[in-house]
Amino acid sequence: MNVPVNVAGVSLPQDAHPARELPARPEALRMKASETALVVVDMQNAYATLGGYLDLAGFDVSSTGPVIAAIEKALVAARAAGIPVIFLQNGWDADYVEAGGPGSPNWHKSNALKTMRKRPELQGQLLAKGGWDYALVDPLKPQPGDIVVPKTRYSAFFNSTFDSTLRARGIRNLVFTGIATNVCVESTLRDGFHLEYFGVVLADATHQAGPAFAQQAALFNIETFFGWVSSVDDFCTTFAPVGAVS
Ligand SMILES: C/C(=C/NC(N)=O)C(=O)O
Repeated sequence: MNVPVNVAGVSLPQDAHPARELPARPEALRMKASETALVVVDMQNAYATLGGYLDLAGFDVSSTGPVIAAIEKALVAARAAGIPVIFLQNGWDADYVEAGGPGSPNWHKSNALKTMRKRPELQGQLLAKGGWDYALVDPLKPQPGDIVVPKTRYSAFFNSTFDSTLRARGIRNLVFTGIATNVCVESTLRDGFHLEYFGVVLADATHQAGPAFAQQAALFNIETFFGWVSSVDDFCTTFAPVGAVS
């Protein structure tokens, strides 16, 4: 990207980042750290912890532990490489105004809202801002310099600051981790594709909502039509400081 060196008398940092080649399917992708963000999608208790929304709605979250560990590893590598980290956080105000009423498809399709209608004792608990379910999981708390973008629908590009946050920083490449591969990760990556972002999923740092075939199908779709699929190890190696021994 061509960043102006001087705007209105203010010097802007010149891009000293060399392009790196990230091994990926269907082919390796050249990208610069300065044009790349690590996106952590909805790593909230709702999606990754027993007793959270997905678990209460009947989805299997028993194997999300390795995904959390993989994301922690990617975060260390991204921060060391100067790659901005963006946490997405999904949910609504405590009165669910942002969720939409019966006039919104979200009211009909959200399994969180449906679960609360079926079990009124849960009303106000699932994905409500300020609550435990909405909170990011403890091992993945944002650090100073990280960016948190709240969102109210599956795709982070709708009614949020996500796109302007990326454009203001000259970000062109989105490296995705998080839950769920087949819902919010894929929705956001697809919308990003249409907005000219290059989307890469680190497959071992993602988890599906639903059966294992949902993960495979999402990765197939992404690899074949919308983006690229890589791994945490390849991401860490690609962006390791030059000269570092892995
Ligand atoms: C099913 C679901 C997925 N969310 C996500 N973060 O992928 C939901 O929010 O209902």
